[in-house]
Amino acid sequence: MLNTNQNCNIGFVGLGVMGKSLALNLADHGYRVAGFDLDTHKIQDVLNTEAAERIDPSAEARIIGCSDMKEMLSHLVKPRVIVVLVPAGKPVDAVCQSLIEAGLEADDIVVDCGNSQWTDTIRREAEYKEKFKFFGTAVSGGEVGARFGPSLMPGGDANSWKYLQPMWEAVAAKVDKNGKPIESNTPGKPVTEGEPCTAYLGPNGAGHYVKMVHNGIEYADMQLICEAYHLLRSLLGYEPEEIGKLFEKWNQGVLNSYLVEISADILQQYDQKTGAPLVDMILDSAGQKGTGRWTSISATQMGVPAGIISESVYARALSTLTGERELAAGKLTADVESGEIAAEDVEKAIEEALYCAKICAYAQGFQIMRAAQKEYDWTFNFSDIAKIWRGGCIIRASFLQKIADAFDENHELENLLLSDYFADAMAKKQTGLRKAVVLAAQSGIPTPSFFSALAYFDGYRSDVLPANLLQAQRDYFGAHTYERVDAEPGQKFHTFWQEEGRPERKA
Ligand SMILES: NC(=O)C1=CN([C@@H]2O[C@H](COP(=O)(O)OP(=O)(O)OC[C@H]3O[C@@H](n4cnc5c(N)ncnc54)[C@H](OP(=O)(O)O)[C@@H]3O)[C@@H](O)[C@H]2O)C=CC1
Ligand SMILES: O=C(CO)[C@H](O)[C@H](O)COP(=O)(O)O
Repeated sequence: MLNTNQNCNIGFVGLGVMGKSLALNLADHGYRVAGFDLDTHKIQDVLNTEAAERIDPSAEARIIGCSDMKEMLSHLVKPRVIVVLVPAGKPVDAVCQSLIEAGLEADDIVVDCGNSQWTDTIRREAEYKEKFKFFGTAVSGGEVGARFGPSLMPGGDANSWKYLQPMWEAVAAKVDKNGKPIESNTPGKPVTEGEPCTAYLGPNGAGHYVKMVHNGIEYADMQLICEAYHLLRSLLGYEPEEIGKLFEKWNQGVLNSYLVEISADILQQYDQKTGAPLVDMILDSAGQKGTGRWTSISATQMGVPAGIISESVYARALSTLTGERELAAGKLTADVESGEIAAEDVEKAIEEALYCAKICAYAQGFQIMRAAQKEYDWTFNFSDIAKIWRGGCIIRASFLQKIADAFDENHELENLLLSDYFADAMAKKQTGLRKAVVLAAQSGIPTPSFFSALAYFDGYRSDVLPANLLQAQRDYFGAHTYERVDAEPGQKFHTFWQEEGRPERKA
């Protein structure tokens, strides 16, 4: 451990997967870091990596390891900036308390870079107001993203943002003028040109909210790719490697994205122990840490239809019922239709289905944020949000540039599906989604997110829905009233269903 002197630009609490990577990223951009972790091995690990990666071994260390928070604070220039990258929830509050005890001051800025729930960020900003400035910055991109350029989603007090902005813009992922990521995964050689994938998103919980929705979309994107894989495997009998190669081809077109790219790679990997495709050796029971579920809950609370995201959360939940599913597989049969289907047609249908369903999932994600800005008094720039997701994050995809263009053309766009570009895409490709859903239904292959995407598309484009009958049902059993198509909007009516002649009166 080094002697104290105030020559570090930024402190880190938590040097695990994300903390270590982001600290090294900052060091590559010329910032000196003082770091602390409860686990001393993690501190030593980041110091060893920094030393090994340092271009000039005789130069001063760019990261300093500290034995406690007090020592860490003593190394930092004022106002001090401390990044917290510990598990979300109670550990974040524990770190905040320890920092106060260690001597944090009112001007100091604590940046929570974890996947915290946005309501916690709002609460913490208010709770610690007198003690220090609590600022949220959600990070996406996993370990590699944090190391070489993540997407950063900052939200909090605007003055703190001015102070943090140069640092965040330096370490964030960069894209070129066409929105394509500029990547360099070489330690010591960071990308310095291009547009940074970060933008101030608003006060208090705005950054963490946007990251939560990013993850909700991530859940949907991943589930849709898995359903495409399942269909190709079950309908056409393709082996994982073959599907991986097909995904590689799809990745050259409109589906170009990080998630399709890694899925292609994963499917071509063989297990070193058994020689079987690795994917076949992995238990089909999906984990989740909560962000997708929070997105679905938030959408439901605000009354936003986000079925694809919710179905993706449920699909993970259903997958964990391993024992029950085995039991059911032996008892419940599917009355399926089989027939000759041309492989080429099926491939085309599934590719189109994936594209259409993906458009619908992103439309739902942006709808959720549209509702949230009203609910929490934020003012989102949806084009900026699409732009900062073009590089660095897990859902990075070529078509985010098209989303940014759509919102640039019309800042008030109510739904992505209404933009000319995406309306046209849905018009041209929806046949594939319809075919894929029919094939899945006929063959008994579960594709909940494809089904949900089609239902959303058809529901959204319907000027008449059976909600009239539903309103009548509500009025029948609960006198909940209804509006009439031939009366002023807002006027409520009730039919006295139990009375003779069933008179209708204004409520
Ligand atoms: N991994 C990923 O791909 C991504 C993670 N995130 C989010 O980033 C955050 C950090 O995740 P990740 O880096 O993966 O987690 P890790 O578990 O790898 O690292 C967290 C580190 O924080 C340490 N820690 C916990 N409590 C304290 C404390 N009170 N004081 C000091 N150190 C502490 C832990 O030590 P110990 O192990 O001893 O408890 C651990 O070393 C989480 O909110 C996560 O959801 C966000 C995007 C992507
Ligand atoms: O935030 C992330 C990526 O953007 C994390 O990887 C997160 O853990 C993913 O969520 P889950 O673990 O629920 O799949």
